[in-house]
Amino acid sequence: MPSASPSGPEASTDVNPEAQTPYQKVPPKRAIPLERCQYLYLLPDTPKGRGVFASQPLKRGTHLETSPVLILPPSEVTTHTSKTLLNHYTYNWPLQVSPPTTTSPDAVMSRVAGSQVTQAIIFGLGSLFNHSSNPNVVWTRDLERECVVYKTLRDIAEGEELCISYGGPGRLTFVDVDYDPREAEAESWEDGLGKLGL
Ligand SMILES: C[S@@+](CC[C@H](N)C(=O)[O-])C[C@H]1O[C@@H](n2cnc3c(N)ncnc32)[C@H](O)[C@@H]1O
Repeated sequence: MPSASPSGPEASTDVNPEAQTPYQKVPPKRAIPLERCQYLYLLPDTPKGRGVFASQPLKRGTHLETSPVLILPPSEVTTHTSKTLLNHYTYNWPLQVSPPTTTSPDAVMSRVAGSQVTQAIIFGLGSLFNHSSNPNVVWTRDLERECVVYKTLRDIAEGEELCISYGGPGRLTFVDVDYDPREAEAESWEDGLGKLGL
């Protein structure tokens, strides 16, 4: 009886190496490496809900994750996602508008729209990093490749929770369980990779 499993012996004889697409042989130049640190684990029941932790010490600048994003049209944010739980998971994302080719009033409006912000859904681990006013992970938007990159901001101890900054206290939609006003520099750690040389 033929095996129903694609990994069964019958299935493997069907694989013709010559029939592989170029994508299966060598990643094309435009391929985005999906870095994901294997020394991470998820806890389901922290005071912040689920959280991401280090299972071994990590060096400053460790590339933890590259999360692809889904950029939402502003109209969908207004009419749909802003009214759902998903709103607690999306990131601000600058709207990319083509540069104007004329100086007509419409073109001026395009330039204004270019500085507007919409929301993006972050796929992968990125959506599970909790907030801290003293974050140990820095994140940055890769606007061109539509990803968010996460790196450690300092050396991390085994068992430490990995947290990013969602912004200052005024931007939070929940009560920060470990808010410490002495450490509240949160705003400055958003998109700080270049600044930190990471
Ligand atoms: C992007 S999610 C992070 C993952 C979330 N803990 C989960 O279980 O899905 C953001 C939500 O996590 C919780 N959260 C994150 N950081 C927190 C903090 N410092 N204090 C309290 N709750 C926090 C809040 O409920 C917030 O809306």
